[in-house]
Amino acid sequence: MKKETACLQVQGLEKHFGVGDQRQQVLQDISLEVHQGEILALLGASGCGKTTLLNILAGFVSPDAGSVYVQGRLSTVPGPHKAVVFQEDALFPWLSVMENVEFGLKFQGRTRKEQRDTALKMLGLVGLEDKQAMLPAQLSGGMRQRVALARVLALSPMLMLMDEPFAALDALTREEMHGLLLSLHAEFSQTIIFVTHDVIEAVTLADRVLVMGGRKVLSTVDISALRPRKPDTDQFMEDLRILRAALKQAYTG
Ligand SMILES: Nc1ncnc2c1ncn2[C@@H]1O[C@H](COP(=O)(O)OP(=O)(O)OP(=O)(O)O)[C@@H](O)[C@H]1O
Repeated sequence: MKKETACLQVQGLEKHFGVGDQRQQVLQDISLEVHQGEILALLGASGCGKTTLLNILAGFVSPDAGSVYVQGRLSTVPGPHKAVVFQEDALFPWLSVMENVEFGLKFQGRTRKEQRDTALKMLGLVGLEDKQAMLPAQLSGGMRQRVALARVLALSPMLMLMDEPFAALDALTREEMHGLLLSLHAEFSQTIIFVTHDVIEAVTLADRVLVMGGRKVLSTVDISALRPRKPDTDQFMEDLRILRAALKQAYTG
């Protein structure tokens, strides 16, 4: 079997917030390894530190102790190799769809033609070529999240960090976005780490789920259902059952 390369290695992360009596430990001794092309879900009760962990991986928040390595190199600040997709799309409202996708490419020093060609290709992949001249406010929530995906993918990041990326969408649009994300992943094989509260979303998308609770990673569940995954198959139901049991354990301690 081919040895998988680690895209991300995390060693001994610790994080506190607040001072004095208000000081609170949010993450304790978090270590993990994510392989190139792997899709990893972070699941756990509200307030257990998922977003804080994602923000540390992104370089938005500094840990009190521990290290993050991306492809073997210490990674402490944000950069184009690790892109972030938020729950709310965070597009620039005054720029057109096309300009939003081109935006990051300018800072990569790409020529005008390269910016336009790459943005057009990405908008085509997310099915929004015909909306390129529109402003974000003229799009639905699902469309805006597609633009956000196109904008991130245009930068060819090796690591995509997503904080409840589809939570604000209705159930049908969320399902469509799952299909879109998986087809983009089949094309680009990025490493993806996403936060979710939705066990079905975790089983649909992830290769592996980290169940967090009490500041720590409490358990890891490998999702074994074959892709493309169908919710009505025995293996999907079994993965769901195992994950729900691990989550229940995390809630009840
Ligand atoms: N900047 C901050 N300053 C102080 N406390 C913070 C800060 N960010 C997060 N916290 C606290 O850290 C804890 C973990 O928050 P975090 O947002 O990481 O949890 P979460 O698991 O992502 O929660 P949710 O599922 O509700 O989004 C919470 O108690 C939160 O109040």
